Amino acid sequence: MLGRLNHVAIAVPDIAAAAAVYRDTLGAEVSDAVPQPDHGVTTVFIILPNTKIELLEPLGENSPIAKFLERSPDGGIHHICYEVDDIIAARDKLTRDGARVLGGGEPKIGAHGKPVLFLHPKDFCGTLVELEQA
Ligand SMILES: CC[C@H](C(=O)O)C(=O)SCCNC(=O)CCNC(=O)[C@H](O)C(C)(C)COP(=O)(O)OP(=O)(O)OC[C@H]1O[C@@H](n2cnc3c(N)ncnc32)[C@H](O)[C@@H]1OP(=O)(O)O
Ligand SMILES: [Co+2]
Repeated sequence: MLGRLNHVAIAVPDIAAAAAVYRDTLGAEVSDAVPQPDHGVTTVFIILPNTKIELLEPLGENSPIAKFLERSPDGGIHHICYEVDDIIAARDKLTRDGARVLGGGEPKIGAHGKPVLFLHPKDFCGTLVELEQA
């Protein structure tokens, strides 16, 4: 089922400061900040030779990452995103296997314009997993 590692996401309290650390201190290629109101975050992508880092800052009142940052005020690794060939088939298999698919189970369009789903961290080794249609 799992394809490439699409990105590793880091939740941060200040996305401009985090982007500057990656750009200026680590010398990385950093995208502009993009508000994603449908997901309650603002994103910045750091392009690496073999994958991407996604910086996330809360956006709006009900951001799904707000409580995460209350627990970890400096920020921290938030989720990992794997690509799958068929996100509906993957969802249906995972549901059959008893995994919890978040957000009601219907994919949303993610930061790359592709359908994405999230799987509950308690079912996957304490790690929030995002699936993105390849
Ligand atoms: C623009 C889209 C972009 C893309 O790549 O395309 C994105 O990635 S958008 C990213 C932001 N969106 C999401 O994260 C959506 C899915 N996430 C959620 O629905 C919530 O974050 C949820 C339900 C995973 C956790 O929400 P919350 O922290 O408010 O709930 P709880 O406090 O009840 O947490 C339950 C339980 O899970 C533990 N937890 C929470 N977040 C994480 C995490 N990131 N990694 C690991 N574990 C996590 C939390 O500590 C609780 O554990 P407990 O032992 O019960 O205390
Ligand atoms: Co993501």
